[in-house]
Order: sequence, then C-alpha cells, then structure tokens
Amino acid sequence: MSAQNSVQPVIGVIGGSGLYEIEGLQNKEWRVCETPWGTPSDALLFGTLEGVQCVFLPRHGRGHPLPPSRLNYRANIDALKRAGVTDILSLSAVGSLKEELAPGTFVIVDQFIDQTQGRPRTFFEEGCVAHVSMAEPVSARLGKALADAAEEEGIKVSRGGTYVVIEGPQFSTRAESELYRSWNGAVIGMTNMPEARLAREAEMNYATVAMVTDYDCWHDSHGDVTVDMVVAAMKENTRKAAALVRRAIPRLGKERPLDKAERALDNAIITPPDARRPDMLARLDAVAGRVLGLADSDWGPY
Ligand SMILES: CSC[C@H]1O[C@H](OP(=O)(O)O)[C@H](O)[C@@H]1O
Ligand SMILES: Nc1ncnc2[nH]cnc12
Repeated sequence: MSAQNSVQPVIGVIGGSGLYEIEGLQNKEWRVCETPWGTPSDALLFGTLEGVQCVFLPRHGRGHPLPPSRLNYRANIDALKRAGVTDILSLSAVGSLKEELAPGTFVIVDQFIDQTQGRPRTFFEEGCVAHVSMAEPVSARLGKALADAAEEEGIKVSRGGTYVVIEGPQFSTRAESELYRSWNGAVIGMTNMPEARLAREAEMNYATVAMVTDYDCWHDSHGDVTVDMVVAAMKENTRKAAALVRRAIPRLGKERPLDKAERALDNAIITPPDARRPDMLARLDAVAGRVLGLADSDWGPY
C-alpha cells in the first residue's frame, strides 16, 4: 500500500450519556485543547488499547454539564481531527421507536433523520463553500466491526436502523413519537446530528452504537421516558459498551486503505481558490488541510 492511499488509524470514541471515561486505556493522559471553532466539551483523553492509538471525548463533558443544544459540535470534531483521529465511534443513549428494539439492544445505526434546529452544522461558511455527500452517513466498515464485536460479546444487536435526532432537551410529545415511528425511525436521540455531518466534512469515518434505554413515550405497556429510566439502563449498557469497544478497537487499528469518507472533500469545494477568504481558510487548517494544500502546516496532535 502506498503511503498516500493507506492510513494508520487513530480511533476516536465519543462517549454519550453515562460514558465519561473509557476503561482499559493505557498511557492515559487528559489534554486540554482549543480550536478555531471554540472549546470542545472537555479535555481529550489520549491513550492506547493493545497498541492502537485512541482519543476519547465525553460528549457532554465530565459531570454532564452540557445539554445537547449547547454542545460545540464543531470544536469537538475539529479537536478530534487535530488529534489525528481517522475513525469515530459514537456511543449514544437512545429511545426505541420499534417494539422489537427493547431496552438493552444495541442498534448499529446506518441512517439519520435530522430534526435539530439552529445548531451550527457546517465548517464551510461564507468565504469557502463546500457540499459533501451525506447519502451514506455511516461507515459500513466501522458499523460491521462494531456489530460483530457486539455479537461476540453476547449483546443483542440490530444491524442498521434510522436514528431520529431531535433538538431536545425535552423528550418528544406522543404525537411526535408516533410521527417518527411512521417515518420508520428505529431510535430517537438528541446528539448525533450535526456530529455526523461535521465528521463527514472533516473526512473522518463515523459510526454509532445506539444503546436503547427506553421506549420513548409511544408504548402502551412501558412508562414514558424519564432521566431515571435512561440512567438506570445506562448502568448495564455502559459495561457492555466498554466490552464492545475493547473488542472492536484492536481490529480497527490496523493499517488499511483510505475509505471514501476520507476523500469527501475531493470535488466538494465550490468557491474557487481566488475567491476564498483567508480568515476562513485559516480556520479550516485541520478539517480541510488535505485539499487546501495545508497538510504540511503546523497543525497536528496536541
Ligand atoms: C440523559 S437522556 C437524553 C440524552 O442522552 C442522549 O445523549 P447521548 O447521545 O450523548 O448519549 C440523548 O441524545 C440526550 O442528549
Ligand atoms: N426517548 C429518548 N428521546 C431522546 N433522547 C433519548 N436518549 C435516551 N432516550 C431518549
């Protein structure tokens, strides 16, 4: 494999509700970082797992001080990119929109319906406009590795399913929950968009393990979702997620050919070079350094 067409993966893990640290990491070090887009949710935890470089970020910060609408998704993704991450494993608590997806099931999501409002959702603003494909928002390779690892751990897993992303922080009304069910949504949560969009713009592979904690509010014989319900379910889900991640990461850490998502910006930027704003290009140094010819600049691991 030539150096240009292959990559030595660095695995990023974004931990959601109930997941504020990753177990089993060696050579651990929390490092505070800043980005041109602001401050990420927390410091990044660097470490290795069976020799594979990993970077962990607690999505809501340790102690869960940050609500879904106030997360700086751009800073989070930029920080992971700057840290050298190639593949993002997103771990999320979700409600179930289908009878067969009972609490405790892990859904390896393959599509999203984005119902969020007003969250900054792109790195490419005035001065450098880009349009990337979101047709396949999730890496099939990562998804398969996660699903295989889950099955080997004896976790009930569903391969594929659509995650409906609501703005929150309130849970849905019953009418909304029924609407999302009629759209064939599998699970519901508040965080994976614009996270997945931004990962694509930053040319990183992305996959989600959606851990079912409740039946939202549509099910006749299950109570309407509460935080207590989610926290109680996440106690057990956290143990299973840690085992899954420990099994999947060593397999994902081997040198491999570049994926399509890692070339997402080829042919995506429509603003010609002479019309691009220098201040915008400066902010894009990590995210788009490869296509902007900035890859040799001084950005890199913290
Ligand atoms: C505490 S329940 C609602 C909260 O949990 C999920 O977050 P995450 O995806 O980070 O696990 C959901 O999206 C809400 O943000
Ligand atoms: N029912 C639900 N709706 C939105 N986010 C959730 N996170 C966990 N359960 C959820």
